[in-house]
Amino acid sequence: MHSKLVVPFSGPLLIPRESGESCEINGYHIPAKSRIIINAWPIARDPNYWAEPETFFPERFLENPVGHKGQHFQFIPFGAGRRMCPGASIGLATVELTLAQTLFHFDWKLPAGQEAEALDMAECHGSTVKRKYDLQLVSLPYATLISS
Ligand code: HEM
Repeated sequence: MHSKLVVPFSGPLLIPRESGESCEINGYHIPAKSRIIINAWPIARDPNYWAEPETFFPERFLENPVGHKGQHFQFIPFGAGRRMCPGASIGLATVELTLAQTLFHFDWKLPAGQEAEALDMAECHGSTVKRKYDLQLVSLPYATLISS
């Protein structure tokens, strides 16, 4: 069975803020009451904070005090401060449960002739970030594997 796996995507931009007072950032004067839009996507890929930021290496979060709860500004997938996502816990639980169930019940393989190393991992940017090219997979229910 061929399946299209819809990988969770995230919004790159946080909810707009208004600057309470004027300030200067990198030589740019920001007047008070400016509308500020934080782009969290490049912050999470800033090589000043992350080693090999484009590499899929989830182990980077092991033994790392940086978390997703808005306390570390180099990683703010749920934003930070008073406008931080109130659905973060249920959002994470939903993603984890779905992924765990999907992996528990199915064995996933690439269609014949495709190599994992050759997958194009390009992203598509808009109001959300997602894969540019859909991931086509062959799913084998474990029940079928056991009975065959
Ligand atoms: C993995 C899933 C989710 C991600 C990555 C996510 C991410 C975000 C981000 C980045 C913001 C902007 C925070 C800021 O500007 O500081 C936000 C706001 C918000 N999120 Fe989520 N979210 C997720 C799931 C959910 C769920 C499940 C709900 C509701 C059940 C939810 C409800 C909201 C609401 C109401 C806001 C606006 C908060 C405000 O304006 O004060 N989110 N979310």
